[in-house]
Formats: sequence, C-alpha cells, structure tokens
Amino acid sequence: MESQRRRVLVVDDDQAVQVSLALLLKQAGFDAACADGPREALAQLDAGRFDLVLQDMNFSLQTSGEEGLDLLASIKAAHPVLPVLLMTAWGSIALAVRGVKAGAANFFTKPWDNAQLVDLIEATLDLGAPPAAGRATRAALDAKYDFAGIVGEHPKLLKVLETIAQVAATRAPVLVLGESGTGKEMIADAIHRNSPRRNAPIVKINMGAIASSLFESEMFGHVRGAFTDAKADRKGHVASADGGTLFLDEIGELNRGDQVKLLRVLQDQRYQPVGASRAEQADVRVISATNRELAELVAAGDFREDLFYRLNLITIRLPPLRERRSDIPLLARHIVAGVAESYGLGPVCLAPQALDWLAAQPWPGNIRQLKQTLERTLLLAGKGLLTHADFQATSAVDDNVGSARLGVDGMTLDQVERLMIEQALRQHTGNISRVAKALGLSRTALYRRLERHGLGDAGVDADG
Ligand SMILES: Nc1ncnc2c1ncn2[C@@H]1O[C@H](COP(=O)(O)OP(=O)(O)OP(=O)(O)O)[C@@H](O)[C@H]1O
Repeated sequence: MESQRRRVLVVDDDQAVQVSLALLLKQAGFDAACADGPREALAQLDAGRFDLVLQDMNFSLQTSGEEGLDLLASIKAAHPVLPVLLMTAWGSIALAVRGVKAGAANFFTKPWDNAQLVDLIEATLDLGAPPAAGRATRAALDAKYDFAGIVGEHPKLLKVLETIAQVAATRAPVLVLGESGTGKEMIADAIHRNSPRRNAPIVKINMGAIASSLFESEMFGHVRGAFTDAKADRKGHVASADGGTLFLDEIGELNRGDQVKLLRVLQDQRYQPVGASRAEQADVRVISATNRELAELVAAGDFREDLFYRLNLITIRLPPLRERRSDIPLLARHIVAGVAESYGLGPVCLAPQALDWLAAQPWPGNIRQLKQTLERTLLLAGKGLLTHADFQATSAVDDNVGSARLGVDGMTLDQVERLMIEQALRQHTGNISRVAKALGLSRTALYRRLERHGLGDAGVDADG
C-alpha cells in the first residue's frame, strides 16, 4: 500500500546528491521528496507527513555549517520527534558531532556507501522517534525494565534508559560514548540484562589491555599446536560469548590491523581460531564503548571507517556527571549506604550542606570519582553524619598528596617508577587515559607497568 511507505525528506542544494539519494531511497522501498534549502525543507515538513530527514550542513558558499545547525534546530523545534540524519564530509566531523549533541539522530559522510546508508536509515527508523527527554518517568521505566543499580532521574539519564529499552531486544550493535567514569560498563550490563540473551554470558574485554600479538588468540582462540605454547585447544572471547553479548571496552584503542579482524565478526558473525582450517560461526551481540570521539579517530585515519559504521548504528551518549547535577544527592546517598554496608558500619547520613557542596563540584572523573571521594571521607571521618567540613578536609589531604614533592633518595629506579605511577593514579582518580598522558606513556605501556608493579587493580579501567 502506497500510503504505508515511509517518507524521507532529502535536504541538499546539490541536485546530483538529491537525485542519487532519491533513487537509492526508492530502490530501498521508501518514498523520497527533496528540498534545496532550509526554507523549502521547513515548508515541506509543515505540509506533509515525513518519517525521517537526511540533511546537508551547508547551503551557501559559506561552509561553516552554522546554517545546517540552525536548520536542525528549527526542525527539532517544530517536529521534536522526527529523526534527522546529517550528511557531512570527513573534514567536518566536529560539526556533525555538534549536530548529534544538538539532537540529530546520527550522521553519515559524503561520499556514502549505499548499503551502509540504508542500514543506518533502517536502524534509525526501527529505533522510532528519538526519546524526548523526560517523556517517561523513572518509575514507569523501572516497572518494565531492570535498571537495578543505575541511580538517577535526570532527563538526560532517562533518555539513555529509554534508548536502552528500545534497543535491548534487538541484536543491533550499540556504541556507548561517554567520559571516563560515567557508567558505560553499567549501561552495557543493562542492555544485556534486558535482552533475550540475559541467560547467556556477557564477556567483557578491554581493547587497550590486549597486546596486538595476542589479539587473535585471545579473541578467537587457538587450536592445539597453532604455536609453540599452544598445548591444547583454547576458546577465545568470541566463542565464550556465544548466544550472549561481547562488550568491547576502550574500542578506540584497537589498532588498525586488529580492527579488520573484528570487522569480520560484525559483518558475518564468523571468526577463525588461530591455526584452525575453517571459520566458526558465532552468535554474539556487540556492545562497544570508548571515552574518545570515535568519529574523530576515523577522520584522523586511526580508525577504520567501515568498522565505525558497523559499530555506530545505535549510539548512546552518556552525559558527564556535571550535566546531571540534580542526580548527585541521589547518587551520593546510594553510594554512601553501599559503602557503609560493605564495611559493616551503621547507617551514615549526609548533611544538607555536604550534599550542596558535592552537587557543586566539577567531577572530571564523574561517578567513579564521586564514589572514591565518598568512600575516603566516610572512612577518614569515621562518624554517622558527614558534613561539608569533612569533605573539605579530605579534599585538602588530596591536594597535599597531589603537590607533595617526591622524596626519591635511596630508591631504585623501579621503586621511583612505581611511586610516580601511584601518585599519578591518585591525582587522576585512576583514569587510565589521563594517567598515561601525564606520564607520557601509551595506554598499553602503562598497563604493562601496572601489571609489573602489581597495581593491576588500581586503574579505573582495571577495576570493572
Ligand atoms: N547511574 C549510576 N548509578 C550508580 N552508580 C553508577 C552509575 N553510573 C556509574 N556508576 C558507578 O560508577 C563507577 C564507574 O562506572 P563504569 O565503570 O560503568 O564507568 P565507565 O564509563 O565504563 O568508565 P571507564 O570509561 O573509565 O571504563 C562504577 O563504580 C559504577 O558502579
């Protein structure tokens, strides 16, 4: 039935782009209409029903993209639930990322790959209308889904939970983006727990922690005799996750050589154990996470574009804690209760002023840093009511630790190295990327040193 076909509006001032997109859309079973620029686009959207918009970012000789962002804002204001996909060039990725933060469903680059673009359009339409912030209440979501342990009611968090609810049942790959400590791993757990795969395992792998020489055997396993130490067959992570979920943390750390090996698993769910003569089939759902802007890594040539498109069909952006400050008191009470219980202490309360102080801090290390501050203060203060002054006292201790000069007399080089790493871990609240940067090491080199010094549990990436 003609009226059931989904309608897509293409907004681009380039006739060639209009014609080729309209043709592609028609072949893929959509109805397409075209508009040359913002004014015509808005008029068409007002006049008829559309399910999706493909929107260019530049409509004049000016190529700043501001016009594109303005048009996006106008579309979102008039049609808040209509999904918009932005088209851009790899040179303007930062602009596309701004657009996504401002409400675009996703973006793609020109020249596009036809099959990938149709996949993206389908996935965006399947996701339905982008959840309008605060549409569902936390109680309504909890009645239908298991979001245990994820504390918060801020509209930005509710939007994340709504997206999880929409995608959990599918096997579509999900990319979780967010600063360190914002809860990416918890989100991956929640997707798995609310999916039909919940009774099979979720296997978590930190891509920054696998040495490249071991990538294939770790991920895909090996057969006996494949190399000198291969005394027996060994199952890899992909096989262990069969029927379940594969969580690829720090996906931005994967080198290009290993990226292509992963692509195959995503493309046709097949992998080849090292030394095996045949490829095996795997039934896995892939969730990946990173605190880096993956699209920018693609633009810089460090991340394969084809793998990026496979991973980012559905992207969940977790807000940093400073953008959901109203959740800080709730989180703080929840965390303090948990810490007090784990140390076998009686109930501990937070004074109203202490909650105000906590809610006003910048928290660059996000929820993980909040947790560490609460735990330390609770243990140092050792009483049932934590006040504003208790927190100030602990942060003063932290500052002193941060600025103390290293007394390295009589220490071996190895001991000095360990001390410096410990100090950097404290200063950067265990954030591996920042610690590595501060010490001038690659993340892999830092992981090797953490392991050598027995500090494996110290880093935030190693404590999940
Ligand atoms: N909404 C939340 N409610 C309660 N606790 C949370 C929430 N989000 C995160 N946490 C806690 O914060 C800590 C950090 O979360 P998690 O490890 O999932 O972050 P991450 O974004 O994966 O960090 P990284 O990028 O460093 O790997 C964990 O201890 C987690 O339990």
